[in-house]
Amino acid sequence: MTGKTLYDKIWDAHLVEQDEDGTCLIYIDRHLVHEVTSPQAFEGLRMAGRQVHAPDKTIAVPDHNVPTTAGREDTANMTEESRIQVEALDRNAREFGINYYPVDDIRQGIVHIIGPEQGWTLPGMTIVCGDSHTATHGAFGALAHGIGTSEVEHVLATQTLIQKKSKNMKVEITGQLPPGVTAKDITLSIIGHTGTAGGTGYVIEYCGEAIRSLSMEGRMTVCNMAIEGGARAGLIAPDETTFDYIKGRPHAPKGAQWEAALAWWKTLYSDDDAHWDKVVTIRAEDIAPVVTWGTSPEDVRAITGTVPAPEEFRGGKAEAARRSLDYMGLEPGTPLTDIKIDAVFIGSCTNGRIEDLRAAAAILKDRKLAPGVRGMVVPGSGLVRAQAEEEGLDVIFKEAGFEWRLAGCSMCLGMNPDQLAPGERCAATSNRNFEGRMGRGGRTHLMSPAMAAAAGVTGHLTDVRELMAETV
Ligand SMILES: CC(C)[C@H](C(=O)O)[C@@H](O)C(=O)O
Ligand code: SF4
Repeated sequence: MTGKTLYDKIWDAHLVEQDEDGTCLIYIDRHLVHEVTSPQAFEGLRMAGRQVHAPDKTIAVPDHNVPTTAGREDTANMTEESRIQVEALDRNAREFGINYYPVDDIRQGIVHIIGPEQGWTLPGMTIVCGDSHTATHGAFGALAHGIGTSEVEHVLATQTLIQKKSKNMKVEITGQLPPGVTAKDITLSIIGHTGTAGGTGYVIEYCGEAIRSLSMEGRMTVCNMAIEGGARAGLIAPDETTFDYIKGRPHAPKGAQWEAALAWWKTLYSDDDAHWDKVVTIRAEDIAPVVTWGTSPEDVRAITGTVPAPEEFRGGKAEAARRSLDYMGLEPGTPLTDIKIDAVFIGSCTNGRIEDLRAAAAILKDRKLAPGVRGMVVPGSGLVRAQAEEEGLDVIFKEAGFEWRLAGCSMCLGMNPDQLAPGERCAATSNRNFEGRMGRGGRTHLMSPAMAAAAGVTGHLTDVRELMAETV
């Protein structure tokens, strides 16, 4: 018998029932809920006269629609659509008795940031949320993925989910990252390499020395974008880094329960003789600081490169590149570092954690935003914000000319007042550069927090290594 992958192990531990055609029922350990994809699900329960099956395993927070400025507790300041969603979540959370972090709670933040922060996210769990970036939680060795609103209702009602098993894919990053290269560069480079469909049908396990060397924050950044590579979920086997991060968090196990959990968590790795349906290997030394030039997360290039020409691509991709370049207002052959920016956005569930803010602040210390460039730093949670203030990072950002905001999804997705104006070009630490995502006509270049900070200082896309050299 061949061994099992980490994915196989978690799957088997949660399998309730399996049909002959491979349709399975799996048990769900944690259900995260936000205001956008849950109102109809709760309404469905209400109409059927049902309760939430496991309110203690259900965690709700408003994040997408909430403004990131003071006074946001007053929903009268929101657009009609946002107000309806935020008020519905508030009512549903209280009525159904689930765990809830309202907007005036310091623990409020982006759902994928507060799950790990509060210790809800633990190794070996199955975690779902009506949100594609649920993959983030895979950084803890949890099987975590997005679900649709009808599935949200199913999980609320039964704490189970109907699923078919995915295939196993291994993405190994060997060796050590060069200076100036971060987790964001890893995850963007993987998508640049495999394409947005490369992971379709698979659960990816990220492994190798470069992944092992990452902090939990970095691992979350990597797993966050598994979905952008087409995968069902991304996973990293838990280790001492994981256990250290979890220990003492509000909802982490304690005492004897901690010991028992730890014993199980230590079995959560892929066996040496496990079967992989697909393997991708990338050398960390070959990864450079990267940026995206187009409107798909696979449009990735090293910052030392140039804007590509559509002719470099084959088939439908050439046409897609032409359209991308047109939308982005870019000419083939332009050095990427010649691209001028208007705005910088530091935040999102990809890069809104304390380490991300530290990395950006390290570049911004004693420097200022280039004239005419606006910048916004949006911590991923109220607690990240408080920690950053304790470390004085807010002062660095403000002195550099950035706005220091309250926690939420903010500009990552234009569902709240934080948006780009038409034609405005932004260096962003988020995960999607789709047309109009940050505001109609807005142009997004994805990159790491350090790279976004560097672009803010010079006013154009910049190789952060040049500013790092100046600092030392
Ligand atoms: C609004 C929500 C359903 C959506 C998602 O599923 O990812 C959002 O979080 C996003 O990042 O586009
Ligand atoms: S920060 Fe962006 S990617 Fe993450 S959940 Fe919010 S909208 Fe989605």
